[in-house]
Amino acid sequence: MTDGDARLTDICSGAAGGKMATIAEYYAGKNVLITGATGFMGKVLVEKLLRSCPEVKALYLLVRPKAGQSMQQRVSDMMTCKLFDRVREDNPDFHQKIIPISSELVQPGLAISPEDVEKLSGCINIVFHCAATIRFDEPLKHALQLNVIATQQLLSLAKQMHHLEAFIHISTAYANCNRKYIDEVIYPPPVEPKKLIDSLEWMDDGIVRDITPRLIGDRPNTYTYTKALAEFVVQQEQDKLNIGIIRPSIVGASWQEPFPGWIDNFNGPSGVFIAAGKGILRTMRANNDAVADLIPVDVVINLTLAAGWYTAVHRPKSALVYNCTTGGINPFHWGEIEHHVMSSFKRNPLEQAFRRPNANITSNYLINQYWILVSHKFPALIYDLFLRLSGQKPQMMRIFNRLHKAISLLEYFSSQDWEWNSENLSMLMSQLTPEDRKVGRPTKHAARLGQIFNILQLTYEPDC
Ligand SMILES: CCCCCCCCCCCCCCCCCCCC(=O)SCCNC(=O)CCNC(=O)[C@H](O)C(C)(C)COP(=O)(O)OP(=O)(O)OC[C@H]1O[C@@H](n2cnc3c(N)ncnc32)[C@H](O)[C@@H]1OP(=O)(O)O
Ligand SMILES: NC(=O)C1=CN([C@@H]2O[C@H](COP(=O)(O)OP(=O)(O)OC[C@H]3O[C@@H](n4cnc5c(N)ncnc54)[C@H](OP(=O)(O)O)[C@@H]3O)[C@@H](O)[C@H]2O)C=CC1
Repeated sequence: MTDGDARLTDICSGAAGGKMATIAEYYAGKNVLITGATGFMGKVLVEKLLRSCPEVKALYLLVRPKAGQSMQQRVSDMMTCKLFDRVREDNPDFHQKIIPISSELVQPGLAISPEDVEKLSGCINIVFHCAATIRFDEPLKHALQLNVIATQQLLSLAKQMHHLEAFIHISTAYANCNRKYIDEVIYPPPVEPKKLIDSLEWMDDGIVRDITPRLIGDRPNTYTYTKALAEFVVQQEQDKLNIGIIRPSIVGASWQEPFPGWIDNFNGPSGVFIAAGKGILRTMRANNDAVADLIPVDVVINLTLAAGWYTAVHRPKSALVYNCTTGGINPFHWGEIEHHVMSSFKRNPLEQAFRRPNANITSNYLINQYWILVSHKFPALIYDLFLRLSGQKPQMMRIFNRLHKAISLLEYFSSQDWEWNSENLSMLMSQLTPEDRKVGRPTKHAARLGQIFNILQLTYEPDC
């Protein structure tokens, strides 16, 4: 085990005794409700609770049927994936603690049956709300429905829970990316959510699409806009519920737990790294000197569990926001990332690469356009011509068009940087024992190498 792993693992396992045992002790005997448990962060949360807080009573997961699979089948399949190997080893019967509840979050009442509502109202102690649409190109109506209205409905359900001790909402550090300095406060929303919900209700999709740019204003997409609105609706309930809001920055593969390099998606930088490693991506707009605020999923989940414990035990008077970011503590820059990623791929090439990896970032729009033409579009054209001539279906231009679409949505985040205050996070850390704090914060070297190492050692489980 490395330094970083020791921190919350030990707290949760009670290894260090005294104050440190409180998190695992706190979760012992508790019933936890989780939304988004089939997603990237949700799965890691479920795994960590089962492994490090083995006395937890039960995890109730709000899951919908999908792609012809029932919710039970989806949860059973999820538990067979490699992510759960350590839990399975420790307790082969761990699945008994998992109780799937059928729920479609965009339906009235979250489509939870009256029997299930009654059951949840009577037994849940902590709610972790992870579900969201994280797509940057999501139509506003759907993003509003899932990220805002479903959050409101979940809060209504939470208010009916007789034994609820904490409601933890997962937001994003970029909810307020229209600001350069982001404090651990909930900023006034760009619009009163209720007014927006009422207005969009009668508009057809075409009208909503047309007015979306005006509505989202200086935010880059419907995702960050609706996440900001969601924070506001959560805050409105702070007099009635104990609330914690976690704002992670760019969440990447696991650093240590349950093993390094676990990921189930190619969102954000992971997709960019792989595209560069395969020799497909050769140029992208990014600022060499801007901070790349990456954070491994296991670190986020450890902090989320600690925040759940703190919220329930200390019952802060108002909702506490935790900016879960790394730039202020341990800045890593896109230029450095480019250097490490490219030298790693040169030393350890990926299989079946399109060509030798050689990607560069530039903050200059025209230079980027030039390289797109020369090193993306022209080779794609030649390759597709070759495929055509040899009787095969052309595909390279299609791949590049998709890549360009994805990249164009990401460049906003790689071309500038932000400063986040993380005092509440530090305060949370200060509640841990000095030994844990000393060994717990990832050293600069370890965190950087961890990120790079993980790129090369990814365990990608897309269907888990
Ligand atoms: C030059 C080398 C060194 C590079 C150094 C510099 C790197 C700079 C990277 C900058 C990245 C900055 C990212 C910042 C993000 C911060 C946002 C805040 C964080 C959050 O709060 S939430 C999480 C953020 N959400 C996302 O990341 C989702 C973004 N993705 C989308 O919205 C959609 O996937 C997208 C891009 C609109 C594409 O949609 P669509 O065409 O419908 O396709 P799919 O989603 O089905 O995916 C198709 C295909 O593409 C792959 N994919 C997805 N994302 C990427 C990506 N980022 N790069 C490359 N490829 C990507 C996906 O896996 C699918 O592959 P298949 O093989 O399954 O078809
Ligand atoms: N990933 C990142 O880099 C970051 C994520 N976050 C936040 O963390 C949280 C989790 O993100 P992440 O795990 O990456 O996202 P994923 O896209 O991996 O997971 C989303 C989850 O939400 C569920 N969900 C979506 N729509 C519905 C619906 N209609 N009914 C029921 N469940 C639904 C999905 O279920 P299903 O499997 O059925 O689709 C899935 O479990 C989000 O709130 C996000 O904003 C914040 C910062 C960074």
